[in-house]
Amino acid sequence: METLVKVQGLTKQYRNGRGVRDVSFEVARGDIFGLFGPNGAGKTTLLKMMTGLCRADRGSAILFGYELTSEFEKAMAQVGCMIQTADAYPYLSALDHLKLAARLYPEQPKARIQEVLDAVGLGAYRHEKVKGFSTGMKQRLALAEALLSAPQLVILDEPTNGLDIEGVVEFRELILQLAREKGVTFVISSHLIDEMERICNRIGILNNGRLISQGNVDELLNSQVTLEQFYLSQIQNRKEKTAHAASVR
Ligand SMILES: Nc1ncnc2c1ncn2[C@@H]1O[C@H](COP(=O)(O)OP(=O)(O)OP(=O)(O)O)[C@@H](O)[C@H]1O
Repeated sequence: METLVKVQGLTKQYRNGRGVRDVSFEVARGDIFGLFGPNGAGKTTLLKMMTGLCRADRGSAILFGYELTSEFEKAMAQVGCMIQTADAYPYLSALDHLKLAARLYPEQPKARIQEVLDAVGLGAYRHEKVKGFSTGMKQRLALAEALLSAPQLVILDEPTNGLDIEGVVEFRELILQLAREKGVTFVISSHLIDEMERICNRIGILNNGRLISQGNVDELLNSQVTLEQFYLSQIQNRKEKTAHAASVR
């Protein structure tokens, strides 16, 4: 299977000492790769380093065979992302937002805008101003922007944040549909482990800035264990190892 993402030893330490340390993983074409971790685990920092939104202290991200920092445009040519989306312009309509964003992709046909609006379920609301949108509709608009360039790889940071149950279910269906019907590969971060279990085929677990476990969801679990139980057992293991290391020092 073709490797679309190769993250090697990515490290970023903020001045306060927190951040992400020595994270490595790979994502193959067709994967829905979930980066799971509690608040502050380092998910956003990692995704920002993978998309050039912040500079790594060490390590590299290779997308579609191109090293991100030295061949940025080639590496990002087929990537769409939604990372800590800034608030949309309240007085612009959904359509106008996408028209603005579409100026970055002159190679895309005009019809692409309506296509992505329909794909995210905003077709009927295209002329409405964003100030009247719910959180879920704003998330959908951000996803529509990420999809504008018809990317093969889509990177989403906490896409279901702030959504109600229906919104979460609809978003999940949308992602699964894009993966199934358009062959889109996803990297998705979330702190909602049940959601990750439902949607992802592969998962990496971040804790305190480190990737403590990764693999196929099916392989990480056996029939009795949920991903939540697996995560808690991993955390317990780490605590025991740390306590043991401290006691023999
Ligand atoms: N600009 C910054 N300056 C200093 N520390 C930061 C900065 N950004 C993030 N951090 C710290 O780095 C760690 C990782 O943060 P990050 O936002 O990447 O985590 P996260 O897993 O995305 O968290 P959340 O789920 O809460 O969004 C946290 O401890 C956070 O406080």
